[in-house]
Amino acid sequence: MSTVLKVAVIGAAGRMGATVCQAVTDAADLELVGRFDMGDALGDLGGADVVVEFSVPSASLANVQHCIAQGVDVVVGTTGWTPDKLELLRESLAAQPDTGVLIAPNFAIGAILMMSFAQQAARFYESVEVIELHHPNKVDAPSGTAARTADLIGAAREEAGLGPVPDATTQDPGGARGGREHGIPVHSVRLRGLVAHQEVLFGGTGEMLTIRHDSFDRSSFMPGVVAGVRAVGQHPGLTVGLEHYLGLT
Ligand SMILES: NC(=O)C1=CN([C@@H]2O[C@H](COP(=O)(O)OP(=O)(O)OC[C@H]3O[C@@H](n4cnc5c(N)ncnc54)[C@H](OP(=O)(O)O)[C@@H]3O)[C@@H](O)[C@H]2O)C=CC1
Ligand SMILES: O=C(O)C1=N[C@H](C(=O)O)C[C@H](O)C1
Repeated sequence: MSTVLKVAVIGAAGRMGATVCQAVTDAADLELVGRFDMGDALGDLGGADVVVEFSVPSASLANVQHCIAQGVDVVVGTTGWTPDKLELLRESLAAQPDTGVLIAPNFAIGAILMMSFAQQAARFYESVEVIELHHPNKVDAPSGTAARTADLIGAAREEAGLGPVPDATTQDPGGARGGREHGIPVHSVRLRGLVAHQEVLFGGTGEMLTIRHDSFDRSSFMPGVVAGVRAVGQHPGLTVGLEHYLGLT
């Protein structure tokens, strides 16, 4: 007999939350048992086995901690996870050792591969810059994907003994050179018409490598979200990145 997983969505009225509600409804092995949004009491989470959380960076930690306290596994797409916040989650999970939390900065398979390819390429190039491009309603910059990409590249460069990226800039009063994540320059573009896009530019002597991913529609994230929902129960504790469920690490 096949088991049906009961799923609740937090941030259900948002762009991602509404798309996830539809994806769960469309999956024969999943049942949508709760939709929660801003101002709703989470209570017993509608009796869910798994919660999907796509809200805002300022609210996500408390929402996920509520789920952990109930012993309910959580798949988190919300961005803005600092090392401090992740540590608080680990502490909450220590009291619920059978509960699983997956935080994925990006659920699109191409974006996961882009990050993995960038991590592989990092040690071969002296120069690297990340450009992320998103819809203008996005509240955070840089994107969670760009921050994670820069972290992976930065760590790979350190491991390979590479120094800082070369940059002779001495005057930049308007911040035209962008921000820095893990020492890697990151540029954030917000443009009407876009959904979610990223380029990683690598430069070496006489050559350049560009790795680009485009999400043209939020449906691109749904296979990854649904895969996360199905698998999170088998992965107690905190996992950052869907690649760990996909055999890519
Ligand atoms: N990991 C991935 O693959 C992806 C991640 N994201 C991330 O997901 C998050 C959501 O993105 P998106 O759907 O575009 O944003 P939206 O603003 O469209 O949706 C967020 C929803 O969360 C609601 N909300 C706000 N506060 C709370 C709260 N305390 N509890 C419950 N719900 C709350 C908002 O309500 P209200 O509008 O009333 O404030 C809104 O309905 C972002 O962090 C984004 O970066 C996005 C796409 C893919
Ligand atoms: O807000 C978005 O839209 C997205 N957010 C995530 C991020 O910040 O990386 C994932 C994707 O880029 C879409």
